[in-house]
Amino acid sequence: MALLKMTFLPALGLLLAYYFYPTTDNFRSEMLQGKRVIVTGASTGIGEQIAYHLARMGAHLVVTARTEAKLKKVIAECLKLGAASAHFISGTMEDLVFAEQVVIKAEKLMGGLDMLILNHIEHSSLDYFNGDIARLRKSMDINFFSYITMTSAALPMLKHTNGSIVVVSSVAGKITIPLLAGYSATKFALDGFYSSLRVELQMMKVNISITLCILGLIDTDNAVKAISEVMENLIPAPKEECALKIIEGGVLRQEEIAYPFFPKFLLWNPIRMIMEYFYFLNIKIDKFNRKLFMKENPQQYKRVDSRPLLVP
Ligand SMILES: NC(=O)C1=CN([C@@H]2O[C@H](COP(=O)(O)OP(=O)(O)OC[C@H]3O[C@@H](n4cnc5c(N)ncnc54)[C@H](OP(=O)(O)O)[C@@H]3O)[C@@H](O)[C@H]2O)C=CC1
Ligand SMILES: CC(C)CCC[C@@H](C)[C@H]1CC[C@H]2[C@@H]3C(=O)C=C4C[C@@H](O)CC[C@]4(C)[C@H]3CC[C@]12C
Repeated sequence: MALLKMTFLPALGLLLAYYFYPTTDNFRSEMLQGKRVIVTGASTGIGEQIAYHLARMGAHLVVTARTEAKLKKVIAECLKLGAASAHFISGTMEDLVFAEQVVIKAEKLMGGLDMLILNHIEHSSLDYFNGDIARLRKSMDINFFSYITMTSAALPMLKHTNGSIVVVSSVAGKITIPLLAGYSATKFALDGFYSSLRVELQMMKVNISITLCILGLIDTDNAVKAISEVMENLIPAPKEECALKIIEGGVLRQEEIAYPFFPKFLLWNPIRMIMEYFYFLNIKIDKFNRKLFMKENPQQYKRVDSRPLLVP
């Protein structure tokens, strides 16, 4: 027992202190000066606040969402706040061709890309799953496949700049939340994809960071309206601070961030960490990479428009 007290408890204390110690002290807003950033879902809510923070920090911005009138107001405000440049591209992320076009147009507008902030979601309300598969597919297109499409289109540029991808997710992408089955599925899918892609990039020695943001309830109009009839006693956290934490996480290249405080506990899943580590140990990276180089069919590793993707 005494041994336990002398070794295990201090070790646990140190581990927890390391895990929960705020690292945002290193963040300086100049880090964003002149950086080229795409923000999706920026016409309102958290995305709009992300755009305003980035504007104050002097970044170049391309913002996107469906509602042109709102986006025009957002970029006007961004220019007032000090953005190096600000453009909007309006359209729906249900259309994956549009999703890819946003990245291609942003490249033309800004001449490259340092950070891709994926934040948009289909408007969702709390309800029982009613068997509507077409609706679920639509949610998957907007909340998941458009993210992957934009990521895939942006990878060559981000590789060039050692850039960052920031994926806005939710507590509902880490724990099950009844009445939100479809939404929750799209957010779990993001964790599965981006947490795997992060390791693949490391294996290929590609220096692109991926930050997954686990958010609890935030005081955006749509969120507050959606939960008003179903949940009580939940105090939403402010979207302005939330937006800043998301940017800080991306700039500091953290793998996961949580906001407000309570979802932090969801980031600590030792069994998952240990199992992922052991799986990783079993991959023969050098052998696999050599095989990749010698593949008879290099087409497989190229994008649709045949620009090389990630072959090191
Ligand atoms: N607020 C909260 O409590 C929580 C939010 N989150 C996450 O934070 C992120 C932002 O949430 P929040 O700010 O509340 O969301 P909002 O509903 O306030 O904003 C959603 C944004 O996405 C855009 N959008 C909606 N549909 C489409 C579409 N089909 N194509 C392109 N853009 C679209 C909207 O603009 P427009 O209608 O003009 O297209 C808007 O700009 C999301 O990823 C969400 O999952 C996570 C946990 C909690
Ligand atoms: C331990 C528990 C107290 C945690 C409960 C957390 C619950 C209440 C939090 C965690 C994630 C939150 C949802 C979310 O991620 C995004 C949206 C989309 C928005 O348009 C409408 C609101 C909605 C559904 C949020 C509703 C509230 C949720 C379920």
